[in-house]
Amino acid sequence: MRALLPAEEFEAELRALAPRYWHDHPFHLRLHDGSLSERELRSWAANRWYYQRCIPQKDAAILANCPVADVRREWRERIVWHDGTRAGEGGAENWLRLAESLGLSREEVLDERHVLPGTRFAVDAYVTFARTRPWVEAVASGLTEMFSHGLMARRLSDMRLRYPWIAEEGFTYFTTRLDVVAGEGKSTVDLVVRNCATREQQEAAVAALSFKCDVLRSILDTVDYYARRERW
Ligand SMILES: O=C(O)c1cc(C(=O)O)c2c(n1)C(=O)C(=O)c1cc(C(=O)O)[nH]c1-2
Repeated sequence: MRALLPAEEFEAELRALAPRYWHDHPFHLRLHDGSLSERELRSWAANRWYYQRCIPQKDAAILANCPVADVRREWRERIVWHDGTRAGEGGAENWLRLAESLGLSREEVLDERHVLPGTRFAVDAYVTFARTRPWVEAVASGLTEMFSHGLMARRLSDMRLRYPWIAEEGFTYFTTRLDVVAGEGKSTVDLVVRNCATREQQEAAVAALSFKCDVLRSILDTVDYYARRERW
């Protein structure tokens, strides 16, 4: 049996996946430089909605598979953040407000008519991963949050600058999310490091994060492909 990697080396392997993140996807670069059309922005928001609305189900799958009460106590906060404590509050609601400020009606976002097959395929794979893999791997797959703070901060400032017609209220999702990821996933990294007891588990955690990078890139691949073909 191969030896367990020391914590710092394991963490370094996870962080080494940063170049696979979706920060430099061509669609994101166009989002940042202001060259997306209103229609492309709407397609992005409607497709991301499917990701946003499935995340609480992904987190509920992690809860269902995790036998450790301390972990569940911490993890359930994620579901509360997205769903809120009552209708009309929470991250999902704020995403809908972003979509509305881009010119989409709530109805056409909620009925998912704009969700592309590739988006559905990628996001469903993420939820299935969390349902079927050991909970530590599923937690590790969410570690893309380590890489998200800088991207989100840049997105917020570039969108305000390049698309000045978007009402400030539309950005509440990002302003509130930035606080959540301010710690750049440190506590989640620590949770994964503490709970991987073998080298095989460590490797599976790295593979899980790699898989998640593929999920995110696949969403943008499909949005970008159809946007360029002007299908919608
Ligand atoms: O806007 C982004 O670039 C971005 C990226 C990610 C991510 O890296 O997975 C998440 C989010 N946003 C996000 O808003 C969010 O709620 C979220 C939850 C998760 C997850 O895997 O549990 N990732 C992300």
